[in-house]
Formats: sequence, structure tokens, C-alpha cells
Amino acid sequence: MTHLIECRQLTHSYGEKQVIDHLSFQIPKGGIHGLLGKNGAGKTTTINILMGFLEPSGGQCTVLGEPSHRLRPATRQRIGLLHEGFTQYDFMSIAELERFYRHFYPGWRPELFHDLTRRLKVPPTRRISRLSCGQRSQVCLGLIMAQVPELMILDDYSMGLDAGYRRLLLDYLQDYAREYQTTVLLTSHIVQDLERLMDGMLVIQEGRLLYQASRGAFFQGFGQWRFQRCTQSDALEPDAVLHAVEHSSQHTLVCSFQPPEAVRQHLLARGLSLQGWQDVPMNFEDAFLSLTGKY
Ligand SMILES: Nc1ncnc2c1ncn2[C@@H]1O[C@H](COP(=O)(O)OP(=O)(O)OP(=O)(O)O)[C@@H](O)[C@H]1O
Repeated sequence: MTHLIECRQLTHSYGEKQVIDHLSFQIPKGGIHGLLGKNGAGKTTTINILMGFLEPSGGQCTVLGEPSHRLRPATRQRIGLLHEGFTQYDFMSIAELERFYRHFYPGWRPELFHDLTRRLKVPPTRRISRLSCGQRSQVCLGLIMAQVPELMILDDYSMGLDAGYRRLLLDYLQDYAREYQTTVLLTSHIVQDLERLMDGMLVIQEGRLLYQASRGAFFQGFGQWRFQRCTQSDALEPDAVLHAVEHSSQHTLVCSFQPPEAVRQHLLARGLSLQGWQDVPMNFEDAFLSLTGKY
């Protein structure tokens, strides 16, 4: 099996509203993959389908080689899921929860749980319900790491985490994925964190696949340029070459997956003079916003 996840023409509706629209993608074995999109794009719904919590209205979805809505318990054991920092059994203490979980996972590594939770600086006898949101997320991450799953799905893993712990986790997760050969699929709204972390990215918009590529291919292939705004540039619209067009008071900004010279020629052919033409460097957040649109 070369792909741990395969979705083909997936659709899903809540009542009349279709929120996943013929979504097809594959996640190969190995690496850290970002599932990105704006609020309401369909990320959590997709994860709920992958985990079998929702049966898709149409299309196929296989996870670890099995249909996602019919995963066997033994297959589920190979998947570690973080669901927006949520943990059941919040009446248990941190130590009780670790003892409870360890029975379900043959490869349980208590030292990985303790390694991540000893930084909490709260006693292990503290109940989960008495922890802050970020502390609870840290316990959840410890529970998932200790499982040493083949596939780790982290939905909004950064929820409630402070900057220091997020940084620690990014380094930890990269080493962990390499050492234990775990394939990671994650979502986060803190896209600048993902720039260093991800090997591959998958962007969904209104339930459809907008873009999938390796991180390197995205940065190499996607560019942004600006030039002086004029009457002709005000009339520009996205097309086969221009992915997006925006205007500030004095400039027009265009972004594209085409090489700079092809974009220039495309604009010159439309009669633009391209005065002050220059490349606009982008960090990952800029590039993500140019790809998906700001609002
Ligand atoms: N149980 C539900 N019933 C009806 N509509 C729902 C339900 N859950 C989600 N939706 C709608 O489905 C769409 C996709 O929601 P989803 O939670 O999958 O998005 P998301 O990409 O995870 O968003 P966010 O980044 O805000 O967490 C949204 O328009 C949302 O309002």
C-alpha cells in the first residue's frame, strides 16, 4: 500500500447543504501533510469521514486500505486522532487516563506520554476537567504520541497551545515522524507554523480540492508580482494564467503558478505597460492567503 489515504469523488451533505464536493486526493505513506483551508472549508468534515464517524453521501474513501466507514477495530488502533484538543473521560486524572489508554495499544510507550506531559507543571493527580484548554491539548498529544500510530491525524493541533509549546511540538513532531515512520495529516489555522513542518500540502476550498503539492513545489511554482495600478489593470480578472488579482491604492498585485516571464507576456499582450514591475517575496502565510483569497 503506497497511499495510506485515498479519497475519490467524495461528497457529503448536511441536510440540503453540500459541504464536500467531489473531493479527490491521496496521502502517501510517510511525511507530514497539511490539510489546509479557510474556516468552514470542510477540513473537520473530511477528517470525520476519514475516521468513519460520518459515512460520505457519495464517492469512496479508504484509510489504511479499508473503507473508512467500515474500519476494523484493529485498523483503528493504528490511527491516532486528535480532535480539536478534545478528550473523553475528563473525570480522570492525568495519571489515570494514561493507565486507562495504555491497555488499548500494544505498542504503548509511556515515556513518550511522560516526556510531553511533565512540562505541564501540574501534578499527575490533577483531573483533566481542571486543566486549561492548552494543558488538555498537551495531554491529548501525549496520549497520541504514546500510541506510536502508523497514521496520526491532528485536527487543529495548535488549539490553545502557547507559542513556546507550539515550537517545542513542531520540533518534536518532525523528529517523531521520522523516528517512528508515522505519517501525519494535520490541520491548523496558524499557517506560519506549517511552513517549516509540512512535507506536503492539500488545500480545500468550499469542499473542493483547490491545490495539492509538496511544500517545495508550492514555493517554487507560486509567485506574486506588483506594478503600478492603471485603468487597464483595474479591469484584470483571474484567468488561466492569473490565479488572483488584487489592488492597493497605487499598485496591482497578481499571483500565478506560471513563470514570471510568461505572466509578464500575458499582461503585456493585454496592453498593460507594467510600470514598476517587481517580484513580491512571500512567506507561507502570504502565499496561503494569495492562494485562497483573504476573505
Ligand atoms: N453538523 C453539522 N450540521 C450542519 N452543517 C455543518 C455541520 N458541521 C459542519 N457543518 C458545515 O459544514 C461546513 C464545513 O465545516 P467543517 O467543520 O468541516 O469546516 P472546517 O474546514 O473544519 O472549518 P474550521 O476551520 O472553521 O474548523 C461549514 O459550512 C459548516 O457550517
